[in-house]
Amino acid sequence: LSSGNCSSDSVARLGGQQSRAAAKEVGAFTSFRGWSALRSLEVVPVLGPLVGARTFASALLGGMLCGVVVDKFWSLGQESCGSGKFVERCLGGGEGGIGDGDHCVRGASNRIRSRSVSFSTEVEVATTSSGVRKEKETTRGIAADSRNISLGTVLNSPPSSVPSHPAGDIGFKPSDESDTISTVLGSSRNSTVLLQQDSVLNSSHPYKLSEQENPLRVGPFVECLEIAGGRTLSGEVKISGAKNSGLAVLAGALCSEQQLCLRMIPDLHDIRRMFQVLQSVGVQVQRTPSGSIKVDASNITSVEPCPEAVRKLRASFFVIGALVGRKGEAIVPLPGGCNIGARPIDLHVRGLEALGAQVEIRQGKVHARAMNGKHLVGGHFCLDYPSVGATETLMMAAALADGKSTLSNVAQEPEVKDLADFLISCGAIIHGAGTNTLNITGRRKLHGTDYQIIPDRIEAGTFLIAAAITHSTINIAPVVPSHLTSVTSKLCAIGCHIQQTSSNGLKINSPQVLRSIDIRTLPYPGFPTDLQPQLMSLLTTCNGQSIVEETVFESRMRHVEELQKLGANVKVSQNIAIISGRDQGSSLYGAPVLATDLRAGAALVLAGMAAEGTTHIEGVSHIDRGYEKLDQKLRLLGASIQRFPCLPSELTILLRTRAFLVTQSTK
Ligand SMILES: CC(=O)N[C@H]1[C@@H](OP(=O)(O)OP(=O)(O)OC[C@H]2O[C@@H](n3ccc(=O)[nH]c3=O)[C@H](O)[C@@H]2O)O[C@H](CO)[C@@H](O)[C@@H]1O
Ligand SMILES: C=C(OP(=O)(O)O)C(=O)O
Repeated sequence: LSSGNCSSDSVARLGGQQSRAAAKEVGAFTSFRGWSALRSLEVVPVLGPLVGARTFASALLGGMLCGVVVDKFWSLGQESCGSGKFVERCLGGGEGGIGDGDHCVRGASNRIRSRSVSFSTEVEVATTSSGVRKEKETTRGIAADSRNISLGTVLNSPPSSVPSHPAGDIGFKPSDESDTISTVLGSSRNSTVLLQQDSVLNSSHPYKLSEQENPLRVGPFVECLEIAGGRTLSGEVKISGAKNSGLAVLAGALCSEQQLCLRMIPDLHDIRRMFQVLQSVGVQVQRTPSGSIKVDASNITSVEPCPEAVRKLRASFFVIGALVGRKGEAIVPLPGGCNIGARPIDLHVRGLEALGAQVEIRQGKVHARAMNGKHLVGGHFCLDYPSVGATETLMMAAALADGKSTLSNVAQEPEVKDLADFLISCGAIIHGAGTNTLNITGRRKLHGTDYQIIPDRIEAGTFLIAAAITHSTINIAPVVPSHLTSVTSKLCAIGCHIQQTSSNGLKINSPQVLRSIDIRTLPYPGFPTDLQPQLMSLLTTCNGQSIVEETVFESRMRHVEELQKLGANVKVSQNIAIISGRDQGSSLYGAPVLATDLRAGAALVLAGMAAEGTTHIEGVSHIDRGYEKLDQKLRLLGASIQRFPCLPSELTILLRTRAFLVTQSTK
């Protein structure tokens, strides 16, 4: 209601036949677009594709008006359960669950604390020669004080507050105190009968839920994106600070003993997790109202960051270099990150050893200790591969080591240079940043700084591709145009027109017909692997056959299977994909798909915008790891993209299967 994410129309649809039919078709998805709004009242209502959306609306409205706080609640019942029984059971069960048909609902929330729920459904029935046809169905929630409030009214004036939850596991015993009264309200000249069905539930006996009554506990809801394809984009989009710079610089913050102010750090899941990593070793991190980040790592209290936080993202591992450099010791769990390959850490380990560390890997943790127990010492190390992460880890370690270090065959990515520039602004002595060799003279202490990171070239590239795939004209800023050369040159080869509008702005214009190209991902300045999935989505819409070769990560083709679900004609052999374009029978149409990792998710968003019809994307948390408000930014450009809560995929599959079985048995 207050999030503004949801129109009255979409909530109203929750109560209509439309959503019921749609729900039957696609399982859990379609009817629950109103949830984001309802969530703001802490009412996450009932899911029951087969119970009938009318019932949900009733339960919701009644619940809301009576101050019910329903959480984690869904059901799979049958129409025969009837609205009265349904609501009754909604209010009577345990926390979350799936019904078994007869007992259509096995649970409401522990938090439910309503005493009385009433709802009313008006049905207009048209009597025709071929029988009786339902014309219109209207549901109203009726508050305990008998206020009769329609869906529309509720939208415009939501209850001012929802009472706080009672302590403990209080529920309400299912009872047979519900009653349904049907009244014929009248009939009009064209034989339309208005039928009012009033159901009242009075459950007034709180009781403690037992485990038996609460048999199925399912995880929390996740978020989905719903994209209606075919819109063109226009306007300007603001590019956020680079995720991979932000993460590296936050790790680098551990090198400094004084106050730091970091600017343009994007607000992302990964960044927040990195805050947790730092906080777990005693660093104070705070986002100020202006958006800058204040970091104080003067007092490091532990050399072992929180394993749960570290395991969620790749960059968290990079703190090992700064920690061992600063404290002489670090114990860091093996990292997480996108599931795009084995992603070993051997180069980090060997590099640290070259700088005088003793490294052991035990029980999933990397234990690094300076040989003399206190400080690393300068050394020489040549990376077998220009790994971004290993370069960053070793740069931080060398910046604090005693003496001089030379790191060769290092990564030259702009984010690596950004980390070097940040460390230099803290007093580090680093030469060669942005080239393949770094010469670093270590210092025992680094001072504070005020530093702004670079704009995200991967986000910028994603928006350029978004414009290309929707045949649109947009402006993007701020960017560093030279960081995007490999991307813009490919987009121009495809047929787009790209113009530099200012020192930090680009304009892209994409014609209706685009042509195929071949790409190979490479370390910078080659084409970035982090844009490969997005570019592949675009290539499915170009004329001709394209070849994409992924050389950086060995398993970064998982998006292909999902693109195929959208109709893309892509064949994969190991790390090579052959994409047949539009003139070769590839045409995108909406379907439910799953984002398997961050950039795969972005690729599906782009494909969804070009597809005919509606695309539902699950796995949105991956996208949120690395894109700041992607859906919001695209919406501002004119895309039709909505976010709403849905069931986790396992449960959705269960529901769909169940829905299918029930449909079959009804037939
Ligand atoms: C947080 C962050 O900055 N992530 C980026 C970083 O990841 P990350 O730093 O993990 O990527 P790397 O450059 O290290 O990985 C590149 C290749 O090197 C291999 N490798 C890496 C380290 C090692 O010790 N041994 C080894 O064999 C990897 O398995 C991979 O095949 O660079 C990647 C390549 O541009 C990007 O896709 C990621 O978005
Ligand atoms: C692979 C990526 O991130 P990470 O290294 O954090 O998994 C990415 O940003 O595409």
